[in-house]
Amino acid sequence: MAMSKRPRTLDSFFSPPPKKTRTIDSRDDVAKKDDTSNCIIQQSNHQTYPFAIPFLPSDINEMLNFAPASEGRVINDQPDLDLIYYQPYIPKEAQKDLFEFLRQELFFYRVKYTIKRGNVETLINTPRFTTVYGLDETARFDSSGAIVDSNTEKAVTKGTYKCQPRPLPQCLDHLRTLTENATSQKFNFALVNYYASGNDSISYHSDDERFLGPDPAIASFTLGAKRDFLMKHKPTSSDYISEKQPMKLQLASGDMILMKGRTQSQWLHSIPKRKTGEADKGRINITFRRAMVKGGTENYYRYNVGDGEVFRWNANRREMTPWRGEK
Ligand SMILES: O=C(O)CCC(=O)C(=O)O
Ligand SMILES: [Fe+2]
Repeated sequence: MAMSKRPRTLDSFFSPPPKKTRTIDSRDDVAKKDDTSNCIIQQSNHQTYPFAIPFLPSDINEMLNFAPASEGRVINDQPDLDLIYYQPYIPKEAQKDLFEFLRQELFFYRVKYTIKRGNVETLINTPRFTTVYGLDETARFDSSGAIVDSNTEKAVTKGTYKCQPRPLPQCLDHLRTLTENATSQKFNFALVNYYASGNDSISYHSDDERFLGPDPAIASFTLGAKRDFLMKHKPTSSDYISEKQPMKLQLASGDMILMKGRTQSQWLHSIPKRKTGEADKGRINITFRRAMVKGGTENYYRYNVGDGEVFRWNANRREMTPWRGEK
Protein backbone atom coordinates (compact mmCIF):
# COMPACT_ATOMS: atom_id res chain seq x y z
CA MET A 1 0.00 0.00 0.00
CA ALA A 2 2.98 2.30 -0.37
CA MET A 3 1.23 4.13 -3.16
CA SER A 4 -1.69 5.34 -1.09
CA LYS A 5 0.48 6.70 1.74
CA ARG A 6 2.49 8.99 -0.51
CA PRO A 7 0.67 12.21 -1.39
CA ARG A 8 0.37 12.20 -5.15
CA THR A 9 1.66 15.31 -6.86
CA LEU A 10 0.07 17.01 -9.83
CA ASP A 11 2.96 15.68 -11.89
CA SER A 12 1.72 12.15 -12.01
CA PHE A 13 -1.55 13.33 -13.53
CA PHE A 14 -0.25 15.85 -16.04
CA SER A 15 3.04 14.44 -17.18
CA PRO A 16 4.12 14.16 -20.84
CA PRO A 17 2.28 11.45 -22.76
CA PRO A 18 4.08 8.11 -22.47
CA LYS A 19 5.33 6.30 -25.58
CA LYS A 20 2.73 3.64 -25.02
CA THR A 21 0.10 2.74 -22.46
CA ARG A 22 1.89 1.45 -19.40
CA THR A 23 0.75 -0.31 -16.28
CA ILE A 24 0.90 1.94 -13.21
CA ASP A 25 -0.30 -0.19 -10.38
CA SER A 26 -1.27 -3.70 -9.47
CA ARG A 27 -4.29 -5.25 -11.18
CA ASP A 28 -5.29 -3.50 -14.37
CA ASP A 29 -4.73 0.08 -13.20
CA VAL A 30 -3.36 1.88 -16.22
CA ALA A 31 -2.32 5.29 -17.42
CA LYS A 32 -4.15 6.26 -20.57
CA LYS A 33 -3.62 9.21 -22.83
CA ASP A 34 -6.67 11.41 -23.15
CA ASP A 35 -6.50 12.74 -26.74
CA THR A 36 -8.70 15.78 -26.11
CA SER A 37 -6.68 17.32 -23.29
CA ASN A 38 -3.33 15.67 -23.96
CA CYS A 39 -2.94 14.73 -20.30
CA ILE A 40 -2.62 11.37 -18.64
CA ILE A 41 -5.66 9.82 -17.03
CA GLN A 42 -4.86 7.09 -14.56
CA GLN A 43 -7.65 4.62 -14.17
CA SER A 44 -8.53 1.31 -12.56
CA ASN A 45 -9.82 -1.43 -14.82
CA HIS A 46 -10.52 -5.14 -14.62
CA GLN A 47 -12.15 -7.68 -16.89
CA THR A 48 -15.23 -7.66 -14.64
CA TYR A 49 -15.71 -3.85 -14.80
CA PRO A 50 -18.29 -2.55 -17.32
CA PHE A 51 -16.03 0.52 -17.73
CA ALA A 52 -12.79 1.88 -16.25
CA ILE A 53 -12.89 4.02 -13.09
CA PRO A 54 -10.55 7.06 -12.90
CA PHE A 55 -8.15 7.41 -9.99
CA LEU A 56 -9.18 9.97 -7.37
CA PRO A 57 -8.45 13.47 -8.67
CA SER A 58 -5.30 14.81 -6.98
CA ASP A 59 -7.11 17.66 -5.20
CA ILE A 60 -9.51 15.25 -3.48
CA ASN A 61 -6.60 12.95 -2.73
CA GLU A 62 -4.72 15.76 -1.03
CA MET A 63 -7.71 16.90 1.01
CA LEU A 64 -8.10 13.31 2.25
CA ASN A 65 -4.69 13.64 3.90
CA PHE A 66 -6.59 15.61 6.55
CA ALA A 67 -8.98 12.74 7.32
CA PRO A 68 -10.29 11.96 9.86
CA ALA A 69 -11.41 15.59 10.04
CA SER A 70 -12.65 15.17 13.62
CA GLU A 71 -12.01 12.88 16.54
CA GLY A 72 -14.36 9.93 16.82
CA ARG A 73 -16.99 10.12 19.56
CA VAL A 74 -17.62 6.87 21.43
CA ILE A 75 -21.29 5.90 21.77
CA ASN A 76 -21.65 2.96 24.13
CA ASP A 77 -24.18 4.24 26.67
CA GLN A 78 -26.84 1.66 25.78
CA PRO A 79 -26.80 -2.12 26.27
CA ASP A 80 -24.51 -3.86 23.75
CA LEU A 81 -24.02 -0.71 21.70
CA ASP A 82 -20.45 -0.01 20.58
CA LEU A 83 -20.04 2.84 18.07
CA ILE A 84 -17.47 5.44 17.14
CA TYR A 85 -19.03 8.39 15.35
CA TYR A 86 -16.83 10.69 13.24
CA GLN A 87 -18.77 13.87 12.57
CA PRO A 88 -17.29 14.36 10.00
CA TYR A 89 -14.57 11.99 8.87
CA ILE A 90 -14.16 13.42 5.35
CA PRO A 91 -12.87 17.05 5.44
CA LYS A 92 -15.54 19.63 4.58
CA GLU A 93 -13.68 20.80 1.45
CA ALA A 94 -13.65 17.26 -0.02
CA GLN A 95 -17.21 16.12 0.76
CA LYS A 96 -19.05 17.44 -2.30
CA ASP A 97 -16.30 16.59 -4.81
CA LEU A 98 -15.89 13.05 -3.47
CA PHE A 99 -19.67 12.52 -3.55
CA GLU A 100 -19.93 13.76 -7.14
CA PHE A 101 -16.87 11.83 -8.27
CA LEU A 102 -18.14 8.50 -6.92
CA ARG A 103 -21.71 9.04 -8.17
CA GLN A 104 -20.38 9.83 -11.65
CA GLU A 105 -17.67 7.19 -11.97
CA LEU A 106 -18.97 4.03 -10.31
CA PHE A 107 -21.36 1.56 -11.94
CA PHE A 108 -24.46 0.56 -10.03
CA TYR A 109 -27.17 -2.12 -10.04
CA ARG A 110 -30.79 -2.39 -8.99
CA VAL A 111 -30.79 -5.98 -7.77
CA LYS A 112 -33.85 -8.22 -7.93
CA TYR A 113 -34.01 -11.61 -6.23
CA THR A 114 -36.62 -14.04 -4.96
CA ILE A 115 -37.08 -15.30 -1.44
CA LYS A 116 -39.12 -18.31 -0.41
CA ARG A 117 -41.24 -18.14 2.72
CA GLY A 118 -42.81 -21.54 3.19
CA ASN A 119 -44.20 -22.27 -0.27
CA VAL A 120 -44.52 -18.70 -1.52
CA GLU A 121 -41.87 -17.13 -3.70
CA THR A 122 -41.66 -13.35 -3.38
CA LEU A 123 -39.76 -11.09 -5.78
CA ILE A 124 -37.70 -8.49 -3.93
CA ASN A 125 -36.74 -5.25 -5.70
CA THR A 126 -33.84 -3.80 -3.71
CA PRO A 127 -35.00 -0.23 -2.98
CA ARG A 128 -31.66 1.48 -3.73
CA PHE A 129 -28.72 1.26 -6.15
CA THR A 130 -25.86 -0.99 -5.05
CA THR A 131 -22.40 -2.12 -6.08
CA VAL A 132 -19.59 -4.10 -4.42
CA TYR A 133 -15.85 -4.76 -4.71
CA GLY A 134 -13.62 -7.16 -2.85
CA LEU A 135 -12.65 -10.72 -1.98
CA ASP A 136 -12.82 -12.65 1.29
CA GLU A 137 -9.68 -13.51 3.29
CA THR A 138 -9.11 -16.87 1.55
CA ALA A 139 -8.03 -15.21 -1.70
CA ARG A 140 -6.66 -12.03 -3.25
CA PHE A 141 -6.09 -10.45 -6.65
CA ASP A 142 -2.56 -10.76 -8.05
CA SER A 143 -0.88 -8.00 -10.07
CA SER A 144 -2.57 -9.18 -13.27
CA GLY A 145 -6.04 -9.15 -11.73
CA ALA A 146 -6.26 -12.94 -11.39
CA ILE A 147 -7.63 -14.47 -8.17
CA VAL A 148 -5.01 -16.40 -6.18
CA ASP A 149 -5.28 -18.42 -2.99
CA SER A 150 -4.10 -16.40 0.04
CA ASN A 151 -1.95 -19.25 1.36
CA THR A 152 -0.56 -21.00 -1.71
CA GLU A 153 -0.51 -17.91 -3.98
CA LYS A 154 -1.70 -20.25 -6.74
CA ALA A 155 -4.51 -19.23 -9.09
CA VAL A 156 -7.84 -20.55 -7.82
CA THR A 157 -9.52 -22.99 -10.14
CA LYS A 158 -12.37 -21.92 -12.35
CA GLY A 159 -15.61 -22.48 -10.51
CA THR A 160 -14.11 -21.74 -7.09
CA TYR A 161 -16.43 -18.72 -7.12
CA LYS A 162 -19.79 -18.73 -8.84
CA CYS A 163 -19.72 -14.92 -8.86
CA GLN A 164 -17.15 -12.74 -10.57
CA PRO A 165 -15.25 -10.89 -7.82
CA ARG A 166 -13.93 -7.40 -8.59
CA PRO A 167 -10.90 -5.63 -7.10
CA LEU A 168 -11.46 -2.33 -5.29
CA PRO A 169 -10.77 0.55 -7.67
CA GLN A 170 -7.98 2.90 -6.51
CA CYS A 171 -10.49 5.54 -5.31
CA LEU A 172 -12.16 3.15 -2.84
CA ASP A 173 -8.94 1.34 -2.01
CA HIS A 174 -7.39 4.64 -0.92
CA LEU A 175 -10.32 5.40 1.38
CA ARG A 176 -10.10 1.83 2.72
CA THR A 177 -6.43 2.29 3.63
CA LEU A 178 -7.12 5.57 5.43
CA THR A 179 -9.98 3.94 7.31
CA GLU A 180 -7.87 0.93 8.29
CA ASN A 181 -5.16 3.21 9.67
CA ALA A 182 -7.61 5.33 11.68
CA THR A 183 -9.57 2.40 13.12
CA SER A 184 -6.88 -0.33 13.43
CA GLN A 185 -9.30 -2.67 11.67
CA LYS A 186 -8.81 -4.65 8.46
CA PHE A 187 -11.27 -4.59 5.56
CA ASN A 188 -11.45 -6.56 2.31
CA PHE A 189 -14.82 -5.40 0.94
CA ALA A 190 -16.36 -2.10 -0.09
CA LEU A 191 -20.15 -2.13 -0.48
CA VAL A 192 -21.68 1.01 -1.96
CA ASN A 193 -25.34 2.08 -1.75
CA TYR A 194 -26.86 5.00 -3.65
CA TYR A 195 -30.17 6.31 -2.32
CA ALA A 196 -31.48 8.40 -5.21
CA SER A 197 -34.42 9.86 -3.28
CA GLY A 198 -36.40 9.54 -0.07
CA ASN A 199 -38.12 6.57 -1.66
CA ASP A 200 -34.87 4.57 -1.51
CA SER A 201 -34.16 2.87 1.78
CA ILE A 202 -32.78 -0.11 3.68
CA SER A 203 -35.08 -1.83 6.15
CA TYR A 204 -34.12 -2.93 9.67
CA HIS A 205 -31.39 -5.60 9.57
CA SER A 206 -28.07 -6.44 11.15
CA ASP A 207 -24.84 -7.30 9.36
CA ASP A 208 -24.21 -10.33 11.52
CA GLU A 209 -23.65 -12.99 8.88
CA ARG A 210 -21.39 -15.82 9.97
CA PHE A 211 -18.97 -15.16 7.13
CA LEU A 212 -17.91 -11.92 8.90
CA GLY A 213 -16.83 -13.82 12.02
CA PRO A 214 -17.93 -12.86 15.55
CA ASP A 215 -18.40 -9.16 16.48
CA PRO A 216 -17.39 -7.69 13.13
CA ALA A 217 -16.27 -4.07 12.76
CA ILE A 218 -17.95 -2.21 9.89
CA ALA A 219 -17.04 1.34 8.85
CA SER A 220 -19.95 3.18 7.23
CA PHE A 221 -19.56 6.47 5.32
CA THR A 222 -22.18 9.00 4.25
CA LEU A 223 -21.73 11.37 1.29
CA GLY A 224 -24.37 13.69 -0.13
CA ALA A 225 -27.83 14.00 1.35
CA LYS A 226 -28.41 13.80 5.08
CA ARG A 227 -30.52 10.78 6.06
CA ASP A 228 -31.86 9.43 9.32
CA PHE A 229 -30.13 6.26 10.56
CA LEU A 230 -32.29 4.38 13.06
CA MET A 231 -30.92 1.82 15.47
CA LYS A 232 -32.85 -0.40 17.86
CA HIS A 233 -31.91 -3.29 20.13
CA LYS A 234 -33.03 -6.75 19.00
CA PRO A 235 -35.90 -8.18 21.07
CA THR A 236 -34.79 -9.61 24.42
CA SER A 237 -36.46 -10.78 27.62
CA SER A 238 -34.99 -7.71 29.39
CA ASP A 239 -37.34 -5.30 27.57
CA TYR A 240 -34.73 -2.63 26.98
CA ILE A 241 -36.15 0.81 26.16
CA SER A 242 -34.06 0.73 22.98
CA GLU A 243 -36.07 -2.27 21.68
CA LYS A 244 -39.08 0.01 21.19
CA GLN A 245 -37.61 3.51 21.07
CA PRO A 246 -35.09 3.61 18.25
CA MET A 247 -32.04 5.82 18.50
CA LYS A 248 -31.80 8.30 15.63
CA LEU A 249 -28.53 9.57 14.16
CA GLN A 250 -28.81 12.15 11.39
CA LEU A 251 -25.97 11.03 9.17
CA ALA A 252 -24.59 13.99 7.20
CA SER A 253 -22.18 14.21 4.28
CA GLY A 254 -18.67 13.20 5.33
CA ASP A 255 -19.76 11.37 8.47
CA MET A 256 -18.45 7.90 9.31
CA ILE A 257 -19.85 5.54 11.87
CA LEU A 258 -17.78 2.57 13.01
CA MET A 259 -20.02 -0.22 14.29
CA LYS A 260 -18.19 -2.82 16.36
CA GLY A 261 -18.35 -5.18 19.34
CA ARG A 262 -21.85 -6.54 19.98
CA THR A 263 -23.56 -3.90 17.82
CA GLN A 264 -24.28 -6.26 14.91
CA SER A 265 -25.22 -9.29 16.99
CA GLN A 266 -27.58 -7.33 19.31
CA TRP A 267 -28.83 -4.31 17.34
CA LEU A 268 -30.72 -3.60 14.12
CA HIS A 269 -30.24 -0.57 11.87
CA SER A 270 -32.12 1.02 8.98
CA ILE A 271 -32.39 4.03 6.67
CA PRO A 272 -36.16 4.59 6.48
CA LYS A 273 -37.96 6.11 3.50
CA ARG A 274 -38.59 9.84 3.74
CA LYS A 275 -41.21 11.98 1.99
CA THR A 276 -39.37 14.89 0.41
CA GLY A 277 -36.58 17.44 0.70
CA GLU A 278 -32.91 16.76 1.37
CA ALA A 279 -33.06 13.06 0.42
CA ASP A 280 -33.74 13.93 -3.24
CA LYS A 281 -30.17 15.25 -3.58
CA GLY A 282 -29.04 11.61 -3.41
CA ARG A 283 -26.93 9.88 -0.79
CA ILE A 284 -23.96 7.53 -1.16
CA ASN A 285 -23.17 5.07 1.61
CA ILE A 286 -19.90 3.12 1.59
CA THR A 287 -19.35 0.30 4.05
CA PHE A 288 -15.97 -1.38 4.53
CA ARG A 289 -16.18 -4.89 5.89
CA ARG A 290 -14.03 -7.99 6.31
CA ALA A 291 -15.40 -11.30 5.03
CA MET A 292 -13.53 -14.36 6.25
CA VAL A 293 -14.76 -17.13 3.92
CA LYS A 294 -15.88 -17.66 0.32
CA GLY A 295 -19.55 -17.66 1.25
CA GLY A 296 -19.22 -13.96 2.07
CA THR A 297 -17.97 -13.17 -1.40
CA GLU A 298 -20.82 -15.12 -3.04
CA ASN A 299 -23.39 -13.42 -0.81
CA TYR A 300 -22.13 -9.88 -1.43
CA TYR A 301 -22.04 -10.20 -5.24
CA ARG A 302 -25.41 -11.91 -5.36
CA TYR A 303 -27.18 -9.15 -3.42
CA ASN A 304 -25.21 -6.09 -4.57
CA VAL A 305 -24.39 -6.84 -8.24
CA GLY A 306 -26.80 -9.62 -9.21
CA ASP A 307 -27.39 -10.36 -12.88
CA GLY A 308 -29.36 -7.32 -14.05
CA GLU A 309 -28.40 -4.26 -16.08
CA VAL A 310 -25.71 -1.71 -15.27
CA PHE A 311 -26.69 1.81 -14.23
CA ARG A 312 -24.59 4.94 -14.48
CA TRP A 313 -25.19 8.51 -13.35
CA ASN A 314 -26.41 10.65 -16.27
CA ALA A 315 -25.19 14.20 -15.57
CA ASN A 316 -27.61 15.76 -18.09
CA ARG A 317 -30.72 14.03 -16.84
CA ARG A 318 -29.41 14.08 -13.28
CA GLU A 319 -30.44 10.49 -12.61
CA MET A 320 -29.10 6.94 -12.79
CA THR A 321 -29.86 5.54 -16.26
CA PRO A 322 -29.25 2.11 -17.78
CA TRP A 323 -25.74 2.01 -19.25
CA ARG A 324 -25.48 0.34 -22.62
CA GLY A 325 -21.81 0.46 -23.39
CA GLU A 326 -21.26 4.07 -24.44
CA LYS A 327 -17.81 5.52 -23.56
O1 LIG B 1 -26.83 3.52 4.17
C1 LIG B 1 -26.48 3.29 5.34
O2 LIG B 1 -26.08 4.16 6.09
C2 LIG B 1 -26.60 1.89 5.90
C3 LIG B 1 -26.36 0.81 4.90
C4 LIG B 1 -26.40 -0.54 5.53
O3 LIG B 1 -26.82 -0.71 6.63
C5 LIG B 1 -25.90 -1.71 4.79
O4 LIG B 1 -25.54 -1.59 3.61
O5 LIG B 1 -25.82 -2.79 5.40
FE1 LIG C 1 -26.23 -2.63 7.40
